[in-house]
Amino acid sequence: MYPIDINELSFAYEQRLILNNIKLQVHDGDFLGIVGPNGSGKTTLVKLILGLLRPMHGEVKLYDQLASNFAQRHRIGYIAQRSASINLGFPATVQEVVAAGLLSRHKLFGPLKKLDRLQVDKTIELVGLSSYRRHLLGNLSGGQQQRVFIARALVCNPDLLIFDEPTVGVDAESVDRFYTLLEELHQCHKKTMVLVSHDIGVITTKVNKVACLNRELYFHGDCHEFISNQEQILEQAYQHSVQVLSHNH
Ligand SMILES: Nc1ncnc2c1ncn2[C@@H]1O[C@H](COP(=O)(O)OP(=O)(O)OP(=O)(O)O)[C@@H](O)[C@H]1O
Repeated sequence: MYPIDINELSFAYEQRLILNNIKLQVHDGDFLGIVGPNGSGKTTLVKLILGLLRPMHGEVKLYDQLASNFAQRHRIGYIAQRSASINLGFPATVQEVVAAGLLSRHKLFGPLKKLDRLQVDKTIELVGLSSYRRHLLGNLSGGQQQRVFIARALVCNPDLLIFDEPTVGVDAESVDRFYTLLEELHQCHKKTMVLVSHDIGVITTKVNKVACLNRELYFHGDCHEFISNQEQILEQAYQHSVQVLSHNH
């Protein structure tokens, strides 16, 4: 049983084919980076994995259940681009935003039980924001806000975390802290993780598996194999030669 099992998946918006015959398995403990040019279907693939869209052909399974009927939502944590995430004028504290991740599990409102409160505080500590517990979300920096959203996704202790361009709009220093947190979640907390990013130079220093997408899957395999062949893979996938910027992360 795989956390994510995609077979013969095709998807079109109206008549436009966006994903063609994708086959991809994510194993327990993988940290998979999905790369591809603008408009290559990365977010569409994430929406299919989350069961928000239905395949035109083929299937997407999460832990052996069809993604569109997946009943154990608490096992999946999803973190989107920061700018798309929330109305920052909403007067909620860090604690309240993180606790909202538990409410969606319990489907109840009202004061948190003591155990839940402890879990909320423990998760806030994990993302390094203990001293900001009672601060309003809108008063935090972009990088801190993004860590709050990670805590909200983590508070149910999900097995699988999916990040879609999580560092867009986040300042450079926070991006470093953010990637350190991701590595910790993968290595110490043994989460299975999927990270969609434009930034091939950074992603290949963090993940252990890479998928290169542009409507079709041009590569899926170990990161070191991708790095050894990346010029050729990217030339095919991007249909022209691209220069990959290297980073010192
Ligand atoms: N709701 C929609 N209706 C019609 N077309 C859409 C819709 N959402 C996305 N598209 C189109 O589908 C294609 C793939 O979009 P998608 O957002 O999946 O790509 P992406 O690889 O995530 O892009 P980016 O890296 O720019 O975020 C794009 O051409 C986009 O314009």
